[in-house]
Amino acid sequence: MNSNHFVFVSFQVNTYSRYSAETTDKQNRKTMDVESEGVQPVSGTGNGHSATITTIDTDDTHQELAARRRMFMSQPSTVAIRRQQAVCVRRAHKIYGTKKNPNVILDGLNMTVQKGSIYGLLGASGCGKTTLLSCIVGRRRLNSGEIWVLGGRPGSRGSGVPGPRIGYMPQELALYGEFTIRETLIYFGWICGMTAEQVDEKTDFLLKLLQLPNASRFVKNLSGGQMRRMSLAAALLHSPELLILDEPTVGVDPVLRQSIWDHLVEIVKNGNTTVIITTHYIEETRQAHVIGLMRGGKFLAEESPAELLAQYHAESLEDVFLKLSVMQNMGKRRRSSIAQEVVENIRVPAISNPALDLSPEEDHGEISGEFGDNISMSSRGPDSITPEIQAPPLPPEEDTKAPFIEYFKFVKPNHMRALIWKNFLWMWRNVGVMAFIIGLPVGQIILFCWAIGHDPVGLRVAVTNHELEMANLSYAECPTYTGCNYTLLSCRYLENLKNRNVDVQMFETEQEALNQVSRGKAWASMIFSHNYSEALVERSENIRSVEEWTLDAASVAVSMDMSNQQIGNLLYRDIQYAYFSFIESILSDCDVNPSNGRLPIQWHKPIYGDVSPNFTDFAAPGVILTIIFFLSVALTSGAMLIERNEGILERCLVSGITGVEILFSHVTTQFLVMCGQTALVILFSFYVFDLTIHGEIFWVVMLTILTGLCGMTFGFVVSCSCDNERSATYMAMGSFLPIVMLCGIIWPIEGMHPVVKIFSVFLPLTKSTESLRSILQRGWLIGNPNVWIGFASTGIWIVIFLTISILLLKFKKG
Ligand SMILES: Nc1ncnc2c1ncn2[C@@H]1O[C@H](COP(=O)(O)OP(=O)(O)OP(=O)(O)O)[C@@H](O)[C@H]1O
Repeated sequence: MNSNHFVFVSFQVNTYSRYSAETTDKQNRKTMDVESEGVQPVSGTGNGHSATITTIDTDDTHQELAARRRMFMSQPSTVAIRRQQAVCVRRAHKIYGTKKNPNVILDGLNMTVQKGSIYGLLGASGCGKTTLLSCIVGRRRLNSGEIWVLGGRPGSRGSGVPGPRIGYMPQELALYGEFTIRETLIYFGWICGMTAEQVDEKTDFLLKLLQLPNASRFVKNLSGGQMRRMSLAAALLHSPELLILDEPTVGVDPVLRQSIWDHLVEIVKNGNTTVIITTHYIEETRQAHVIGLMRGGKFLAEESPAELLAQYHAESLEDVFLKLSVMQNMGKRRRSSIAQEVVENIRVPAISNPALDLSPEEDHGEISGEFGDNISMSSRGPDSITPEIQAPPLPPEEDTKAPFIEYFKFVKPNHMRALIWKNFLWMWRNVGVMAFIIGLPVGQIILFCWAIGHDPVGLRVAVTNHELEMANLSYAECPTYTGCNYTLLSCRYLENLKNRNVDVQMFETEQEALNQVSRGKAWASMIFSHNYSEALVERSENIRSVEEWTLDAASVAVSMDMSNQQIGNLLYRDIQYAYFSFIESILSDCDVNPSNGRLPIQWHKPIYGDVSPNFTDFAAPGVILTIIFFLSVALTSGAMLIERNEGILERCLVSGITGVEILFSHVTTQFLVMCGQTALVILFSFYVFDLTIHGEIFWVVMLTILTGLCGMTFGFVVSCSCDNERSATYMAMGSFLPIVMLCGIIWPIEGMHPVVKIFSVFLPLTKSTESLRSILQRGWLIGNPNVWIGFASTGIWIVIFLTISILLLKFKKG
C-alpha cells in the first residue's frame, strides 16, 4: 500500500434512512479517530453492513475533505442512485414453502451490480443463486424488498425487463434438440428483434468463440458441453446490456473456460454491458470485478476478488469463503468483535478506481441499507470499469400510465413470427409424430364406427322343445312346415328367431337348457310344452272359452340372463319380434289379415330419426366432439409442458416473450393441426362410415372446430396450472371421465340425477353435443335455440379457459 495515502472509512446512508446530522457528526468523528490512529480500516464486509473506502492523497487533503462534505450534504436521491446501477437489490426476502414450514432463501439480501462490471455470484448449491437471478430477471417475485434492473423494476412497463435488454442463460439447456445450431440462433435472434442477416453475422463469430461445430448440426447431436456452449451462444447473440449466466462453464474444459471469460471481460469493457455469472468453480471468478459470496440468504461479502484475498489473508477465494462462513456460523454481528478483528487485522489496498471518485457528477456510490442492514459495496467498482460509461437512457418511472391503446397490444409481430416459425419447424422436424397426431382421431373414429352401436349377433338361446318328443323326433331335429299348417308351430317360431341372427341350440331336458344360462353359455332358455301348437291354435280360435292350462301350454317359458342390459334388451326384443313375424306369416298363409297378429298401435314414420335408431348415431356427436376436444387438450398441454420442462419457456419469457404470445402462437399452429383432424374425422364419419347427417355440414364443421379450440384452451389451463407431465396427465384424465360421462354421450341427460343434470349443463361438451345431435339427426339450423346454444356455450368456455390461462401465466410465478 502506498504510504502517501491514508484511508478513511465513511458511512454513507441512503436518503430515506434514519440519518441525522448527529449521526453524521458521530461518524465523522469516528472516521477521524480511525485516521488518527493510523489504522488501515476495513471495507466493512460482513453481514448486513455498508461502508465506503476511499483513499486520498495527502496533498489533496483539502480537496477531498471538501468532497466528503459534499457527499454528506447533497446526495442524489436513493432511487435515482439505484436506477444508475445495472442491478440493485435491497432487503430482498424470498421464502418458499408454507407459512408453517417456510424455507427462507433470501433473507434481507442486498446486492449491487455496477454497470460495465462482471459480477460473480457464488454460493453453495441450493443457497438460492438461481432464485435470486430469476427474481432479477422478473420471473419470480420477492416476498418483500426491492429490485432495480437497468434502471427499472423488473416486469414494470417500459423497464425492458424481461426483454431483449437481458441475455439469460438458464441452468437447464433450454434448447430445442430438433433444431440446428443456426435455426436455434435465428429463433432467439428474431425474438430479440434481430434480422436473419444480423444473426448470420453473429453466428460465425459465436461458433468460433465457443468452438461450436458446423451451424447445420442438430442440437440434439451435440455433446453435453457443446450444448451448454450453444445455450451460452443464444444468450450472447444479441449483445444484451445485462448478461445473466447461470453456470455457463459447467462441462467446459479449462482452455475454453478461459476464452469464455476473456470474452466476458472484453464485452464489459465498453461499459454498456454487465455480466452476472454464477459458477461452482470459485477460482474462475478471480476475473470478475466483484463477487458476491452468498450464504444463508445473505451475502457474506460483496467485494472485488483481490480485496477479499487481501482482507482475509487468503490464498484462494475458497479460503475466503470458508473464513466468512465460519464467521457467519459464529453468529457474530457487525459492530461486534468480529468487525473489530477485521479492522485490526486486515489491510486493504487503496482503490484507484475512478468510479469511486466522489465528485458530484460521478457519485454513483451508495451504501446500501440502513444501519445494521446488509452491506453492499455498491460504490466499489472494478478497476477495469471505464469511467466514461455512456449509459443508455433509463426506462420511464414505473408508475407512468400506459396509453390506452397499449392495453390492446397483446402481441409483438417479431415475437409472433419467431414463435409460429418455431412451432411449425418443430412440427416439421417431428413429422412422424405429427402424422400420428393428425391421424389419431381418424383411427379413433374408425374404431368407434366399427365397434359401437351395432346390434349383437349370434346370441345363443338354449331351447328344449317337448313337442318333438310327442312327434317322436330327436330333440335336435325341428322340421318347419310352411303354409297354413299348424304342425310343429314351435319349430316355425324358432325358424323366425334364427332369421334374426339368434343362435338357437337344442337341448333334451329343461334342466340342461337352464344350466346353459346359469353357466353363462346362453343368454336365454326357451321351453316349449308338448302340445304347444295345439294350445296356440286353441287360444287364438276360442278366445272366450280358452282354459287356463291351454293358455299356459301356448306360452313359451323363457328364462333370461339380464346381467348385460344391452344384450338382454336386444334378445327380449328379438324374441318378441320373432313371435310377431311368426304369427303374421301363419295368418297370412291362412288368408287372415296379418294385422290381427300385431299390436293395435300404428307406428308412423318418425318425425326425426329412423324407425329403428342405432346407438352409433346416438353416440356419434358426442364421440366426435370428445375426440377432437381431448386430442386438442393433449396437443396443447403437451406442447406447453415440453417448453416448460426443458427451460425454454423460461428463457423465452426472460427475453421478453409473454405468456399470451406463446398461447396465441400455439393457438395458431395447433389450430391448423386441429382443422386437419376435423376434416379427416368428418370425412370418415359421414362419407366413409355413412353416419346419419340430416343437417348442413358447414355447421357440423364449425361446431367441431369450435370444440377443438375449446379443448386447446383447456389444454392451456392444464399446462399453466400443472408443473409437470404427471400432474397434467392426472388433471386431463380426471377431467375426461366427468366430462364424457355427464355430457350425454353414454347416457341421456334426462335419465341423470337432478343435481348431476344441473351440473352437466355447465360442462363444456354437454350443450355442444346436444347441438351437434340436433344438426345431425334433426337437420336443424343455427337459428334453432338448441343449436346456437351449443355454439354459445362452447364460445363462453373458450373465453373462460383463455382468461384462466392468461391469469395463471401472469400471476403464477414463484
Ligand atoms: N419452486 C420452488 N419451490 C420450492 N423450493 C424451491 C423452488 N425452487 C427452488 N427451491 C429451493 O430453494 C433453494 C434454492 O434453490 P436455487 O435453485 O435458487 O439454488 P442454487 O443456489 O441456484 O443451487 P445450484 O447452485 O445447485 O443451482 C433450494 O433448496 C431449492 O430446493
